[in-house]
Amino acid sequence: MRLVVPVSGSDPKTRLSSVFTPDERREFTEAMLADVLAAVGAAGHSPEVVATAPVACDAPVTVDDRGLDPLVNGLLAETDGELAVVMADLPLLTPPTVEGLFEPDADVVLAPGLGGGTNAFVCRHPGFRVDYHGASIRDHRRIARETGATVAEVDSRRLATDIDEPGDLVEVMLHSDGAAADWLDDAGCDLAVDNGRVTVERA
Ligand SMILES: Nc1nc2c(ncn2[C@@H]2O[C@H](COP(=O)(O)OP(=O)(O)OP(=O)(O)O)[C@@H](O)[C@H]2O)c(=O)[nH]1
Ligand SMILES: C[C@H](OP(=O)(O)O)C(=O)O
Repeated sequence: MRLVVPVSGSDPKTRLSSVFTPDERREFTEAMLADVLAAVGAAGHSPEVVATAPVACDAPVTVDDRGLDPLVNGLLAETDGELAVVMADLPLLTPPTVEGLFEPDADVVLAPGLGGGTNAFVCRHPGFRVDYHGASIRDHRRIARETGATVAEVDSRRLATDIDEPGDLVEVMLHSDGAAADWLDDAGCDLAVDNGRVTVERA
């Protein structure tokens, strides 16, 4: 079984530009990646990182500047047997959450992200291909069914919580104590309540 974590290394997390500088977005990306690799490793897997630019992490890194679709479709085409792809922006992951991704006995196991994305998948069928962005979970269900694959979905809040926008930072501070949470703490971020809603404010 092969498990790949794709990472946008050069200008990541642009949707966090209103709160973090470009260097901070790279640092925060590496912190989230560390949390993902720790969970995946503790679940017994040996992850490979494929990044658009060099990233510092505790796993082998291949630099590959292809966009997400050509990259992952290339991996699907070249990998014999099972391939798992787990995104790098899932700092709430825990080892049992990762194990849950491998439990369903289906050709394609999809982990939906909040807002319509696909945060992880396991593929055990030679015909499956990806089409990320937009409501990709819907596209991936359709593509998997069209190839004749059996499909299962993982119902996990931790797998579903990808950190894309400033409002998502609350989830890291509330539900994680890993590298990303530490990084936010060091950056002066703190929880606040605004109009009854929990938010993250920066000192
Ligand atoms: N290797 C590789 N990884 C990518 C690429 N685009 C996105 N990723 C990774 O795929 C996952 C989901 O992508 P996004 O949520 O769009 O992350 P992002 O591109 O850093 O963020 P935005 O700039 O805000 O869209 C994250 O782990 C990214 O690091 C790419 O072109 N190549
Ligand atoms: C790559 C993309 O990520 P999102 O923009 O949903 O975070 C997707 O999962 O289709």
